[in-house]
Amino acid sequence: MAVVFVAASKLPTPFAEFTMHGFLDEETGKEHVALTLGDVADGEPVLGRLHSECLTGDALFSQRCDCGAQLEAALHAIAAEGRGVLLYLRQEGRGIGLLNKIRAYQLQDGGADTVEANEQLGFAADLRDYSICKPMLDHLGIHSLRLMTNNPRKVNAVQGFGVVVSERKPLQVGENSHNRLYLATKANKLGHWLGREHQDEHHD
Ligand SMILES: Nc1nc2c(ncn2[C@@H]2O[C@H](COP(=O)(O)OP(=O)(O)OP(=O)(O)O)[C@@H](O)[C@H]2O)c(=O)[nH]1
Ligand SMILES: [Zn+2]
Repeated sequence: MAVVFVAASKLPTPFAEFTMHGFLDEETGKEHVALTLGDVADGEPVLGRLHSECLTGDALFSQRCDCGAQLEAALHAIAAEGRGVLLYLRQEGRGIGLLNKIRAYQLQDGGADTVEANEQLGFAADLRDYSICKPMLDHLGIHSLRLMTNNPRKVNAVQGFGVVVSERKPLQVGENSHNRLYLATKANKLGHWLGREHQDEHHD
């Protein structure tokens, strides 16, 4: 896997002052980022989030999805613990890219759900490849995660490349009138653990 570390710097945010580590995937040219807080290389399981890029949700306040709220909640939780990692992965639109995601949204505006829209465009429902995380986590000295996600495929992928998931922490935030159907489709068609029965009582 040709994902190489390039440089690190401080990244002050409203949540905490993180360290930002930049990586280059030499195969795809994609630039990925890891934010860390505290000593993540001490061998203890690390509170972590593998966050897939969503320009619309993370930066443009879109309410079509829950990504922005999840990003904020994850950084908040890491700051509250004083230790953790967030990998910001440039896999926009579950791997189909921004422009195809806009095409998919156009189909959804016409009645398709998130999975049907991808299929109508000739893509599988989820094209993400999480193996890029392994060299990033190795570089950071992280071998065990307390993973914040509602996505069973993400847990399987992490375990599949040899990083322990010592705990799975729900990240159910940001539901609104615009994304209710989207969230229901994720639960019904993509197998996400969403709904009251999956909520964590101690969730931040
Ligand atoms: N193709 C497509 N991608 C979308 C759509 N809505 C959000 N995304 C992308 O989906 C990715 C986020 O994935 P989600 O399925 O929402 O959540 P997840 O990361 O699998 O699971 P969590 O860890 O629980 O958040 C981001 O890359 C978004 O850009 C959509 O309608 N179509
Ligand atoms: Zn999103």
